[in-house]
Amino acid sequence: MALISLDKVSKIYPKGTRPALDNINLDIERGDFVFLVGASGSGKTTLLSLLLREEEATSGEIRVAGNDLRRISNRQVPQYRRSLGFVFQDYKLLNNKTVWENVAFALEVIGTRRSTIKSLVPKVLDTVGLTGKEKNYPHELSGGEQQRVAIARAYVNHPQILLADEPTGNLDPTTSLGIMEVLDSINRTGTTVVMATHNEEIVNSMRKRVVELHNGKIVRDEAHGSYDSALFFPDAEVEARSDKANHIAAPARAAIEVGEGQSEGIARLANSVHSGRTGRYGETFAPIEDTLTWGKGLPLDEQAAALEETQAFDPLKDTADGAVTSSDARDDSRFAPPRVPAPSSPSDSAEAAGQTAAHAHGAEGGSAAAEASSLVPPAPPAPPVPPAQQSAAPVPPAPSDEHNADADKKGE
Ligand SMILES: Nc1ncnc2c1ncn2[C@@H]1O[C@H](COP(=O)(O)OP(=O)(O)OP(=O)(O)O)[C@@H](O)[C@H]1O
Repeated sequence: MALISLDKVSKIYPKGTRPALDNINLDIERGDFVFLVGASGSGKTTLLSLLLREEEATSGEIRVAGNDLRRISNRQVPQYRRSLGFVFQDYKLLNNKTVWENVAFALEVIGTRRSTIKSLVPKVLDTVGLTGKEKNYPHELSGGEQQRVAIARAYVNHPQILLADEPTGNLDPTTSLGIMEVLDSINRTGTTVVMATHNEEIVNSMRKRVVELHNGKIVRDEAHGSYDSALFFPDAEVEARSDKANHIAAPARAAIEVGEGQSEGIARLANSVHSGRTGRYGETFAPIEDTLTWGKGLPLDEQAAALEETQAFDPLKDTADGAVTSSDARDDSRFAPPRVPAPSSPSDSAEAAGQTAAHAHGAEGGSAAAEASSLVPPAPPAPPVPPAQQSAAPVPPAPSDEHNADADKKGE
């Protein structure tokens, strides 16, 4: 059975003039990487909101990791969300907390022990390339770095599913490439990634599954798809962009025809960014010399070496204050982070552009409590079973030694 399945799902908002989603059928398998594309208003965010159980379907059935979302009570929602991570366009970081505290907070709210937190946080920060930035506050980070914190927070407990709504929406092409490297490497640990995006260049380079929405309906579902925003919406502006989009997509199409491995998508995206074929943003940003450090892709041997390193990791020796218990050591052994290249200082200047946009987009403000309520409490660490062997389990009970908030398990 698919990890995520939607069967004849419709969503009509109270004030909606037409269904935001209209009789959708969609299956997403464990380990998939799916781009949701489509014009503004086509229903991408609504679909993600349904999967998050932020909104409920008006009709139809949605199953996620064995859970029938119609049967999940409001009280059970926080626990359901522990098997999910989510990342937004505007990061939603807690601005009065450091990088370390932002990630740790995601674990604190689900009652994870301090010693486990102390061990997990440095590993996930390493995974997203933020080692050394632990004590920085969000305003002391570039836009790309802020998004890395958000991804670290979403991923710190190795969720089965990562949902991302325009995670590169505020970022320049070079910085977006770094974010895609992180998401791609997370996907290759077995985490299913569903990402809504308008970014044709990313979709056309990565050659992942593409599900295109138009007026709430799925109009296309391709295993190795591309995206041309002009296709369904020919107006003057998108028609003008259309040639450019085709120009970007052509090399990617040619490449996929000869058959390529999973990490080739990142290499193509890097190539596209560094060759200047960076879509409508291309001309604005850093010269190739300044961005070359991003162009290395993510070689599999590097990945394998990182995993070996993780397996050799001894949590009893390797914490700030050394206070890790043997049960923590068990928990930590389940976390096998992928390794991605850290942002280099030359590209920081490019990321700074993203930072400005992020602040303008409302990354600041709001109480910690309000922001916390939108924070995903990550799932307890999953055992490192290969994706094909993992079984879809209904909302798992929180381990009694790890979690102290049981209220949401007690039903209605
Ligand atoms: N809370 C709401 N109440 C009423 N209508 C809504 C609400 N949220 C979304 N809609 C409508 O539902 C439709 C789908 O919106 P949705 O935000 O899912 O689109 P989208 O593809 O994510 O767009 P974008 O790319 O701009 O984020 C739109 O017509 C939108 O106006």
